[in-house]
Amino acid sequence: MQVALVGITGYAGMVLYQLLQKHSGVTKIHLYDHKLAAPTKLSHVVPIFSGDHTAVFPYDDEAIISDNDVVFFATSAGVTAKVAPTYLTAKFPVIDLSGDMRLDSEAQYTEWYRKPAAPEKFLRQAHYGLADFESAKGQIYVANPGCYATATLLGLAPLVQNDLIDADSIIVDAKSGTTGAGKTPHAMTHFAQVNENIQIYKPNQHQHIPEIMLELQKWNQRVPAIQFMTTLLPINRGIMSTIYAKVKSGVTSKQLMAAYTKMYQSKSFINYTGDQLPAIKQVVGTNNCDIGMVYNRVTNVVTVNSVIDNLLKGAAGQAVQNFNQMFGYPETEGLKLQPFLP
Ligand SMILES: NC(=O)C1=CN([C@@H]2O[C@H](COP(=O)(O)OP(=O)(O)OC[C@H]3O[C@@H](n4cnc5c(N)ncnc54)[C@H](OP(=O)(O)O)[C@@H]3O)[C@@H](O)[C@H]2O)C=CC1
Ligand SMILES: CC(=O)N[C@@H](CCC(=O)OP(=O)(O)O)C(=O)O
Repeated sequence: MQVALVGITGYAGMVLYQLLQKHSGVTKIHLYDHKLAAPTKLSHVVPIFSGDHTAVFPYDDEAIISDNDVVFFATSAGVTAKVAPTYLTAKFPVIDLSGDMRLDSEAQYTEWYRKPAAPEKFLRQAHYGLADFESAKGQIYVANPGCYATATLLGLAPLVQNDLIDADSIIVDAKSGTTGAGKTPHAMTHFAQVNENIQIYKPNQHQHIPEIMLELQKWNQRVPAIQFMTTLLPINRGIMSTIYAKVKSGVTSKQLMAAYTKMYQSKSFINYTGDQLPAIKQVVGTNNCDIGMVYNRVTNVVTVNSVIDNLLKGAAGQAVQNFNQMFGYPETEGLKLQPFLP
């Protein structure tokens, strides 16, 4: 297949390019960038790819549609809100790593992203691609989930889908490495501010809250809201979402464990680690989500710890999982990855 990639200069786009180069179904990758006026060598556009002289083309949606079978957008918020209607109208397959098409209401997108939204009729045509639960087979436009949303939803699914917790008691303490913020540095992500520091940001205002709520309420209408906090860690890659909830009266720890084992035993990228709460390092470099769970009999609180690599399972890896589902490739094609060691 011939694939287009927009956003090669960004962190998620770079990682996606590396994955697509090793995918057996991808015969050609066409790269596009919005700042170029003429085709330019990748080694000039992104010096980290110093030996790669592949051409990067100026962004052009007509060329993308005529020369490719699918396009990946690894672009900043606000980009696909403008161009998604073109691709949806042409029924041209898109996998969108940004948050622009994840929500289904214009007002909600504008409220949380503070940018103009795509028209609602197009928002409603996009598929929310939480790949371990919602197959992208037959979809035209896949909105790849947010990184925090992925770790949090995968951690909560067994509890919420099986109605094992008090629906109004969910508290999420989520932490991310700095690559989650993209390549453009700002005051909060400056080395001197991040190094040897831990900072809470966007308290109660994180843009992933509404997409998490949409999915949770699809699974269990009783969930009214979640308490969701985000913290920046002094590491490059990785997300840890630590989730607390009150266990429903009568539910035993055996039932909690059984729910995780049953839901995740057949999922290639999710490892339930029991009461061994996972560390970020065991998933960085992979498309895996490792999830551990402990129950406190004294407080009646279940604690779930869910870890992913934000650039893989939280972005490029899940995008390839969606690509595999859309086009009928084996689930793990292009994604047999090992954690970075040591
Ligand atoms: N980083 C992460 O862990 C995750 C990121 N995401 C989402 O994926 C997307 C990419 O993230 P990330 O790689 O971190 O972001 P970066 O900021 O690192 O890269 C953004 C990319 O978008 C391109 N871009 C910016 N404006 C435009 C435009 N008007 N038209 C076309 N391209 C444009 C940039 O090109 P240029 O450099 O030429 O301006 C760059 O290639 C974002 O929407 C992000 O929210 C989702 C999950 C996780
Ligand atoms: C560390 C850090 O800043 N992370 C980003 C996550 C980016 C992301 O996934 O945002 P989208 O919803 O636009 O895809 C943040 O918290 O905003």
